[in-house]
Amino acid sequence: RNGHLPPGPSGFPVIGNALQMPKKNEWAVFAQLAEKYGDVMHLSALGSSIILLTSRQAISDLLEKRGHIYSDRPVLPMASGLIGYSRFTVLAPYGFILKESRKLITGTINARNAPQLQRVIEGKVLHLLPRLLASPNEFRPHLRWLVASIVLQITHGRDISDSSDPLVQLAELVNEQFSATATPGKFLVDLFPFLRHVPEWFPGAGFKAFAREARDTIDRILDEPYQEVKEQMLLGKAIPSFTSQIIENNPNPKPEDLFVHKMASTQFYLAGADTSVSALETMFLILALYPDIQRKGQAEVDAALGSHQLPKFSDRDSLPYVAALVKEIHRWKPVAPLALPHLAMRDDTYNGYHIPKGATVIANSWYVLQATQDLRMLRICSNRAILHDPSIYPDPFEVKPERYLERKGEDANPDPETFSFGYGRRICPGQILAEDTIFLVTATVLTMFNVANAQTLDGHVIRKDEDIDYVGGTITHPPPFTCTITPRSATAELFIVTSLESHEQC
Ligand code: HEM
Repeated sequence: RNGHLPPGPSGFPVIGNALQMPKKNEWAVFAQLAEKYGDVMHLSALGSSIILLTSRQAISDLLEKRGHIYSDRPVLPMASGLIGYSRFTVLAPYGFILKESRKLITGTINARNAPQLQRVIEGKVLHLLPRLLASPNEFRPHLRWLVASIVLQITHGRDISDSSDPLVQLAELVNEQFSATATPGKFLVDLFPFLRHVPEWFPGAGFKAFAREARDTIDRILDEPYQEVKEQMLLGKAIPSFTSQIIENNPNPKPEDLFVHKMASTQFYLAGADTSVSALETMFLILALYPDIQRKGQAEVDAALGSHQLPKFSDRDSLPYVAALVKEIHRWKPVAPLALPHLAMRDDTYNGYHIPKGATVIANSWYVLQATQDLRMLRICSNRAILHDPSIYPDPFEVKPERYLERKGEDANPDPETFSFGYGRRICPGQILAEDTIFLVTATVLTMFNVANAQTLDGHVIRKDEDIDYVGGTITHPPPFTCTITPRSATAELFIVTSLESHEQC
């Protein structure tokens, strides 16, 4: 091989660094390690190499410029193998399923189709308003409903009245089972893959029963919604959708194509729902914690729209502050701080270091979004990096939409959406849909509501200067919190009620 492995903390024989892997705030712990070992770091776990990338340069050089090498996904014994999630785009190896499903998804989510998708978003956001008005404490379930109803309208032409819809329930079950498998250390078979050969009745082999149940759920989500659309089409009642379009274009697909068609149509929800909800929760948290930002956003929508109007996508150019706030949502608390792991498909050499074939390659997006290019400037105190580099994101722990409006120089405050949606050939194919949804919800909430008083469920008032530990593994969420959401005026309240009525009459 050419060169040495990149530097990294020394581990134990055989198990390597497996026991040193952080269980929470991995992105901050990895950033701390990078201060010592540099922006290309090596860890190992049970004989497998893990390469951690902690700078814009290294991420771009490897995951983007050398995408032909770094576009595979690691195989997780439980998730990919026993359950079969590797048949879904997100975990698919670099090959047929990945390419075909991405082609189908980006055939729908693209700039040309944006106006059509935006009409769906505008219609659904209108229905969010009375829900927030009637039961503001339920804002988190309302956000779940909103995202589900946008996505399933697009993919299956399905009008979701509430989250008890059987398809939403089924998709949520898939997501729940998937998250359980993504929890490090939850299943021993991930550490000792030979356990996959143990029979289900064997004591301690409960993971096998879990895998069987998860496989059944996958079979159901692949089949049931697809068949329903097909039946609706036969009855002439189908609402045009991603799935109906695929069926129309391919009435007699080959089995391998049929699988990809069914899978791609579920992938929007499975990859897009929890992620979009997380970003929207962060939006509410920011509005509650930063009244001055809320006021500036409200002043902008009021000036652009006048009273008695709801924002539309056609207003985007006149709402630069709101657009900048959306960027801060992605930067301040990225939904996927470590993106998703990529895998090196062959041996490579970078900056004199050897990167072995089969190494899992992790990009620390959190670090890039929070930090400076100069690793020596990173100081971590209790999981909180205190950084200061005026050329990148000054005051990185502060929410400051202005940073994008007052950009000085190419390198200052780069668009965080370049990092928060992942990299290279695995970059998120749902980005346009996600960004549009978050933009319109943010602008609409600013137009109609005041948000304040964020509290954890045990009544602790959240302050903007405290560490807010996000929860979850790959996809993170703010800790469950409440906030007050009240109409900005009696006129706004009346407007919400009447605008929905008049929309429904149209
Ligand atoms: C705020 C919302 C979202 C965020 C922050 C987000 C972020 C990400 C990230 C970081 C990745 C991993 C990229 C990589 O491996 O480098 C990803 C992958 C993916 N996302 Fe999103 N996403 C969001 C919404 C959506 C939506 C609405 C869809 C709907 C189609 C979607 C579909 C996917 C799919 C299918 C993949 C797997 C791509 C692959 O493995 O090639 N995402 N997303």
